Amino acid sequence: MMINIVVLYHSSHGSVANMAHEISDTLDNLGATVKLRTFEKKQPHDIIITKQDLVECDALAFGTPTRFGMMAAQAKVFWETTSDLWLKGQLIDKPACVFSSSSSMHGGNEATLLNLSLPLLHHGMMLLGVPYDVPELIDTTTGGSPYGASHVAGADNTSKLSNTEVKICQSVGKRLFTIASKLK
Ligand SMILES: Cc1cc2nc3c(=O)[nH]c(=O)nc-3n(C[C@H](O)[C@H](O)[C@H](O)COP(=O)(O)O)c2cc1C
Repeated sequence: MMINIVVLYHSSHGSVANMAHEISDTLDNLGATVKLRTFEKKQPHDIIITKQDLVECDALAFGTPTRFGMMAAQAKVFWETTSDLWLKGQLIDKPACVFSSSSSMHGGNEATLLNLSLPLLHHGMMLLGVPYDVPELIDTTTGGSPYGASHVAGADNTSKLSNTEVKICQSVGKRLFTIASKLK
C-alpha cells in the first residue's frame, strides 16, 4: 500500500527546512512516498506546491517560520488560493501536522503552530499534535510542544536542531505515517 505524504514548508534561513527534512527522512525510512514542497523556489532543488499535490496526498506536514506569532505570508497567500478545494471538500479527513521555528523561546512559536493549524482545520483535515508519550516533550528545554514540532533558532539563527527537537520531529513523522496508513 502506497502512502503519499506532502511535506510543505517555507524557510528563509534554513531552520524550518532542516525540520522538514527530519520529518521527510523519517517518512521515507518508513516507506512513504514523500513530496517535499515549498511555496517559492529559493534553492535549485525546490519544487513548488500545487493544489493537485494536496488533493492527491494521504497526509500533510506543514511548517513555516514564526513571523510575529503567525505563519509566513508566503504560506497564507497559497492557502488563500485553495477555496476551490475547500468548496469540494477535497482535503476533508486527511491527517496533518504542523511545525515551526522561532528565534526566541517565548517569541510566539506556539501561537504560530496554532495559526498554521487554522487553514487545515477549515479544510476539514485531522490535526495531529505531539502526545505526551513522546518523552522529549516533557524534557525539552528548547522546542517541542503538544501543538506540533518546533525549534528555537536563536537571535542569529545559528542554533542547530537539538537532539530533543530532532526526536520530536521524528515522532511527528512517525505518527503521521501511522495514522495515514490506518486511514488508507
Ligand atoms: C518578519 C519576521 C518576523 C519574525 N517574527 C518572530 C517572532 O514573532 N518571534 C520569534 O521568536 N522570531 C521571529 N522571527 C524570527 C524567525 O522566526 C526565526 O529566525 C526562524 O527560526 C526562521 O526560520 P527559517 O530559518 O526556517 O527561516 C521573525 C522573523 C521575521 C523575518
